[in-house]
Amino acid sequence: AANGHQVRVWSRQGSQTLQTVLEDAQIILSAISMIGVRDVASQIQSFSLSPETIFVTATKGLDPQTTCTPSQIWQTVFANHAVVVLSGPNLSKEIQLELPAATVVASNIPTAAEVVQLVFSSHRFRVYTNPDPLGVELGGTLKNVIAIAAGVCDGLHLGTNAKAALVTRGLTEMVRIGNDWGAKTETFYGLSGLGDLLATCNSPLSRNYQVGYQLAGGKTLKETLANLQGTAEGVNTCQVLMQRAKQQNIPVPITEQVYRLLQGEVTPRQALDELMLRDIKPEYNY
Ligand SMILES: NC(=O)C1=CN([C@@H]2O[C@H](COP(=O)(O)OP(=O)(O)OC[C@H]3O[C@@H](n4cnc5c(N)ncnc54)[C@H](OP(=O)(O)O)[C@@H]3O)[C@@H](O)[C@H]2O)C=CC1
Ligand SMILES: O=C(CO)COP(=O)(O)O
Repeated sequence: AANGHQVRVWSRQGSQTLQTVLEDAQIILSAISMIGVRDVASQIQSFSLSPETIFVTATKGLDPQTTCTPSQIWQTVFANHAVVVLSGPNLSKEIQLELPAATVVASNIPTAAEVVQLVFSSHRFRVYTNPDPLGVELGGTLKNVIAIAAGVCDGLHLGTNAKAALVTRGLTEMVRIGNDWGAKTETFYGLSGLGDLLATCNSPLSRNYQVGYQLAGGKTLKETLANLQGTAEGVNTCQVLMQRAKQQNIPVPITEQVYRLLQGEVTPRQALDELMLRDIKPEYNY
């Protein structure tokens, strides 16, 4: 809107129908939480859209049934449309305050990513393009699980060394999973990977971080989620990730401990001990 574009917003709480809001839209940006993506995509499927309409997805989650990413869902439903992933260290409360931020837009159709870059770039929002949509999307999604662990780390007052170790090894885990999925390693070292990891692992504005922090303070998951403003996608992502890591035989020790903590199988302290007492090994298997 700040760039002079006409912007219409839809939510199921609003009075306008989805079809009215999307009429003649050149770009459709979805920031629906993961749980609603498939439903909303299939509603839109029955509307007549221009073949030029570009879909942009900002959702950071994984489909529990299929393990698909949100952009894979949009692309399956709208096979002939360009789909662009928008992801980065973009805590919405800060963006609302017009604090400076950067993000990444990625698509298999580079010209579509460039259109979206132009439309969303402003003096307060710096938008980079990237040719690896899967890596960009997985960066934003996988970091949510590590952000839960970072919240636990801070909630237990484990110190700066512990946090640095956790985030760094968390990134290694994200790269491992991402590579197996087909994403590029370097994408995870960019804004949508390391960038978003740093933002969410260090900010109480992150709902995923809040989940970990409150669990460390002795709250149950149920209590934590009941008090949370908005969605903590990492809770569901963690389950999907564990499933996939087991299937593919990928070692994900931090994700595994977050999973066990969310299931109530371990306390935060037990999860910490499990991580610290693992077999010693080289940092990388070159
Ligand atoms: N908040 C942030 O800083 C950022 C969030 N994201 C990602 O964006 C997504 C949304 O986050 P956020 O806005 O914070 O989450 P919220 O929980 O605040 O909002 C989620 C939105 O999704 C809507 N929704 C959920 N299910 C459905 C459905 N079946 N049909 C229609 N609408 C539905 C909700 O509608 P209703 O209000 O009617 O329930 C609500 O408007 C998440 O994947 C998140 O990871 C990405 C970057 C930054
Ligand atoms: O992804 C985010 C910022 O980039 C928002 O993080 P949370 O979903 O944990 O609040």
